Amino acid sequence: MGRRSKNKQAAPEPLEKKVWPTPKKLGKRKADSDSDSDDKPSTRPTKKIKDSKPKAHAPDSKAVIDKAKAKDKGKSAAKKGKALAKPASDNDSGDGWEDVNSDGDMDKDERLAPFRYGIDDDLEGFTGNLDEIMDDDNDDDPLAGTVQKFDFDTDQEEDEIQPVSKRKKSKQSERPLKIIPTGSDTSDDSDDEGGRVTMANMEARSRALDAKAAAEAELDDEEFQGAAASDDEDEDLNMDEEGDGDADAEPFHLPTAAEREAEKQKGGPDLMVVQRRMRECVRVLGRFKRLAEKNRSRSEYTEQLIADIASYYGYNEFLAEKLFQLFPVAEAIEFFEANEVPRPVTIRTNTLKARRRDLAQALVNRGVNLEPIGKWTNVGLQVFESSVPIGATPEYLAGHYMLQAASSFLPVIALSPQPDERVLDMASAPGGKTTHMAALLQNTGVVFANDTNKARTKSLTANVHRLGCKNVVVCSYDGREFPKVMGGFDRVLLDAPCSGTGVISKDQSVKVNKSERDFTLLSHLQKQLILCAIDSVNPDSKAGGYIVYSTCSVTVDENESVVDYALRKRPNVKLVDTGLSFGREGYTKYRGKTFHPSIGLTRRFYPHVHNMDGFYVAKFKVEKRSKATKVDEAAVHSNFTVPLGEEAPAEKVQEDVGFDSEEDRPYLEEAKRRRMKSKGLRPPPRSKPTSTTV
Ligand SMILES: C[S@@+](CC[C@H](N)C(=O)[O-])C[C@H]1O[C@@H](n2cnc3c(N)ncnc32)[C@H](O)[C@@H]1O
Repeated sequence: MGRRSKNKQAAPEPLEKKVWPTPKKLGKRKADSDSDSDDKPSTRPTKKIKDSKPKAHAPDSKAVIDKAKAKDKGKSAAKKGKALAKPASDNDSGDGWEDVNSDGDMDKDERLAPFRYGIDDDLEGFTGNLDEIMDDDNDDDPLAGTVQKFDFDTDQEEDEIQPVSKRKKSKQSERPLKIIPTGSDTSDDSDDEGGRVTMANMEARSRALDAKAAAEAELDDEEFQGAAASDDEDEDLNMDEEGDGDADAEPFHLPTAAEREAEKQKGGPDLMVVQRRMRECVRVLGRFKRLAEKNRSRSEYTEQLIADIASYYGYNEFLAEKLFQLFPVAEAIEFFEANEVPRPVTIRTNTLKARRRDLAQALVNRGVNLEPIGKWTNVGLQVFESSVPIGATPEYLAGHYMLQAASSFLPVIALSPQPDERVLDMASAPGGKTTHMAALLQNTGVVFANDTNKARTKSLTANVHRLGCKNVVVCSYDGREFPKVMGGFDRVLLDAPCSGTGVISKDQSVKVNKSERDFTLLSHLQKQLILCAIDSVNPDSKAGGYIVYSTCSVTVDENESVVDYALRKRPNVKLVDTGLSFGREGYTKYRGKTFHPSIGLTRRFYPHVHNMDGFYVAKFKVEKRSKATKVDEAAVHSNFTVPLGEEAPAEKVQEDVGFDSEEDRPYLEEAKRRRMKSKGLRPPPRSKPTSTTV
């Protein structure tokens, strides 16, 4: 028995509704995240349908389903008020099916809550270092070879990406979760899940949070514009009277610089001190005028809070600050908390080989506890518990499904490839989205699945074969060369290499291994790739002419900045609606930058809001190019932004996006240096820096 199987999968654990514990309460809690929660769901074994034999592809799913139905007390189905079984001809209408519910007597919260093993064997988020991005020789083929890679016991890819020993242990792991009150706690519970984020309530809940976040973002932006002036303002909408603190506690004193230094000398603060200080800083920042100490500024509280977040959750301070800035104060804590919780395990039905209901039934018969993900996908299943390794079932081996994070469905849904089209997946390994697109094309047309990393194309090829995709051509070019290789695609997906700040729960190493320089380099690479993606599209395509740009990152540098840059550099593209029914609007203003107003059409997804990996999706329509005129370089390179309400500069010339330009030289040199260093070679000295546009 392998490492993970020994730890029997625990009951799904929801993103719990958080409380304001008093210091007393906190003191009583055990320093064990598993023992802190009163409202944690109980562990219950999955009920199996014993009297139906396991089948790879159940021929008479209706009969089996009826048996399941009889066993099922039907609690959750009754709640939903829908028929338990649909006609076989109804191939997953997308409304979720309720016919394969093997644990009807299990509380819905339990079943809908996230799975403990947040494993995505198709880890598409490239969260390694930049050397790997650039290095074709890097032999890290995590999925190649045996199917054991998908076994929870032997998941090499996960181990490679997330070496436990290398992870910086966050203080979070030593203490109970959820000590900070957050926006969601005080938000209206319009869903029926008591405030918990589940796959099922996520859409409704996120809409409510979105409205609130928009209001808060407005205030946040104002704060940035006039931080000093706003010191007296009470800004955080989430803080109410109840949150005014612990009557029986010592008044909170924000440490001075000298006190902080002394604390550092002593080896850092005590865990309880950090917990309380974070809570107090959030509280004070929420009601600054009333609660702040005299002569202390908002930025002092913020600085202390960021330092404490970094040490408490185990981030480097640079990244802690970068992520903190994305949200209003209380919501930022929610985000950091959510990164400590695994996301649900989800699978995508491969419609080339199976129907969702049949697949679900077959897996239920094997002891898998699952349910449709949500209305927005008719191929996704969320796995709550399993007595078998999900990555090694006969159905898996037969290619009936892909282990894939729910967020990874989104860019493909947005791109919406149509039968007979010619599609390019520019950065495709290990092929989660390629195989999804191949299925949407119903094995017609062609998908060119490209990835610069040859080693990773092995796992891509293996997945393409396993899933029975007959319309895929695998190739390995640097995406920035692609327009020179071939063009004329109806649709292009650029699921770009990124920092992985959306998948921290899966890869904790991101917390410490990303520096400012990494974001600069990544953003630059992404900008080059997006232009090449645009240039690979056939603007005359009948139904197509679309590009989807996506990342599993939440930073603005890698998302809105890249999209804004593309809009400026390619006036023949415009953003269109992603067609996704949920997700927060992309930023049109962020920390003093103003992006093109249409960037509001792009979508952001967050772990704490949508209970899925952090993700970003933008969809472009490519029009025909107009006649070349001179490029307004100054405008393009100022800060890649356009003042609100103004159009992007009338830039008509398609700039050469080759990556050997003067602009790119320092980045390429740096990447080469790092690569040589990692191979134990002596890198050449750095050449003098030239001006940068990033
Ligand atoms: C986010 S992952 C792609 C995941 C994939 N779309 C999926 O769904 O399975 C990013 C990929 O970009 C590849 N990559 C990095 N730099 C690239 C480049 N310049 N051109 C093409 N691919 C690149 C990496 O090797 C990595 O496999």
